[in-house]
Amino acid sequence: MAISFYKYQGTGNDFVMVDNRKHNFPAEDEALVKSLCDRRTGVGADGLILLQDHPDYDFEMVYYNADGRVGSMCGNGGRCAVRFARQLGVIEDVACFLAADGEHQASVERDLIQLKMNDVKEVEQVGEDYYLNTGSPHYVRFVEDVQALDVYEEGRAVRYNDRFKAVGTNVNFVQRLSENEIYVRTYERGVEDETLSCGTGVTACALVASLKGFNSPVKVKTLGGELEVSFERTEEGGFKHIYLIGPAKLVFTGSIPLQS
Ligand SMILES: N[C@H](CCC[C@H](N)C(=O)O)C(=O)O
Repeated sequence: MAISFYKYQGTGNDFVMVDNRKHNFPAEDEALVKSLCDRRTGVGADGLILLQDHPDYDFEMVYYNADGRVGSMCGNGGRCAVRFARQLGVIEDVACFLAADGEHQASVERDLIQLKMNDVKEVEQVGEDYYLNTGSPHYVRFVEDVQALDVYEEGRAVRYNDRFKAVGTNVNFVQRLSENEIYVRTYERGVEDETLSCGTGVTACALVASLKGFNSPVKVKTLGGELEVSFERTEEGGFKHIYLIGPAKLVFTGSIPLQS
């Protein structure tokens, strides 16, 4: 037996996408998901996404980290899932879909996908750093020179500290580039390495930038390309009407032989 897959990427965060509307993908097989994401012995990806039918939504996105475990929300993956749904003919230019953190609306405009993220109620300050959940948990630290940083080492120091070692966290390092632009590098939980970009991380960093005086929209550079985040602040210290805007592209398609 074989399963068709599609490889997508959004600002360099890459995903194996599978049309699982017929429920023929053995998603409970953690080792299979992990091996497909392996960059030497598999397709190679930061995560795997199943697109499934849902009675109340255009589709459901089920996200797995590269380690094979079912994950939380993925912002770059969400944009890729919208592009994939459009290619499959599941949607046209707008979508309302379900992900791990609930409902998301999205629209497609040429190369760009605008993805609505869930409201953020609070941002915790941790010393000079910040911790918030934008669908996935994100630790945010502003630094002077993000290019010079060893993101792997510094990221792991936070990821495996006493607070986070059991549940994990993504760790973002941010440099201010100008009054409306930041540069973000992210150590991703579940990949356990730096990725080229992380959508929920970029969103988290833009919201923290707002606390530091930035206005919406915030432009964000990553190793894998550029994104934009727009938002409104709430009177209670949170954020609403949060949109992550950026590209999502099909890279190639293929077929996976499955041992029966
Ligand atoms: N790459 C994703 C984040 C995946 C979240 C995952 N790494 C975790 O929190 O376990 C993004 O674009 O938002």
